[in-house]
Amino acid sequence: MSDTDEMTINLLLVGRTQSGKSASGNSLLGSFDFDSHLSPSSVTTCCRLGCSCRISGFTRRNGHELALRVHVMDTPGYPHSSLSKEEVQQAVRAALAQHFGDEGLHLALLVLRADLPLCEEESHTIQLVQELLGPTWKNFTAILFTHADKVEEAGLNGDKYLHIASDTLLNLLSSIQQRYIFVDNQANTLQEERKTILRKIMEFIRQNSYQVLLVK
Ligand SMILES: Nc1nc2c(ncn2[C@@H]2O[C@H](COP(=O)(O)OP(=O)(O)OP(=O)(O)O)[C@@H](O)[C@H]2O)c(=O)[nH]1
Repeated sequence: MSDTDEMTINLLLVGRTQSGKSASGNSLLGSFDFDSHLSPSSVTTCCRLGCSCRISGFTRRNGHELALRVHVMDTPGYPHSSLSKEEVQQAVRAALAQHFGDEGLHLALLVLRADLPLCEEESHTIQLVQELLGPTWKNFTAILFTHADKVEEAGLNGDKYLHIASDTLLNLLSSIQQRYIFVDNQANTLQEERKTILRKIMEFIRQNSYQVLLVK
């Protein structure tokens, strides 16, 4: 956080291939910076940083109104269709050091498809997050459930969805203090919806006392 009337938050997207990381990045930034499309193999092969415009009057701190700037790092999925775990890990570490090395990371968003059950693949992704972020990973991780439109089509809302969720998912949510957000990246995301998602993210960051993680 700087002394100016602006705050920048640094976010990292991680998730298995085709979970909707790039689409979520675009929703968060209100742009089409990241290449996002359906594919039988991994689309994203290297890390990319996207930066939002200044969002005025977004939040307040110490009685002052602050504008917000969002930095989002998109990453290759893991498990990936052509990169090994070491290659993905190395690429993400290097990108974190390059782009968030001085300011640190506010929050990693573990991107999970809400329309699919958790399986072996996600356990590998979670392992990767733990290894990347280190022992305090639980304080710096939130889940971004994509495909919220499919959940709605199935007649469920967030509460009903979690009521029938697996113990594995409930335990994961409990370990990260119930930090989760449902997003529908297919919707022509209205500015207001985008702000609702960003407000939730800001709340998670505030609850963590605006701490940042310096990834070595
Ligand atoms: N219905 C629906 N489709 C989505 C949503 N989010 C992403 N998708 C679709 O899922 C597919 C994969 O999305 P991407 O954003 O490319 O996913 P990714 O995780 O970046 O993919 P890789 O780079 O291959 O790892 C695309 O066809 C998206 O349009 C969502 O919330 N709802």
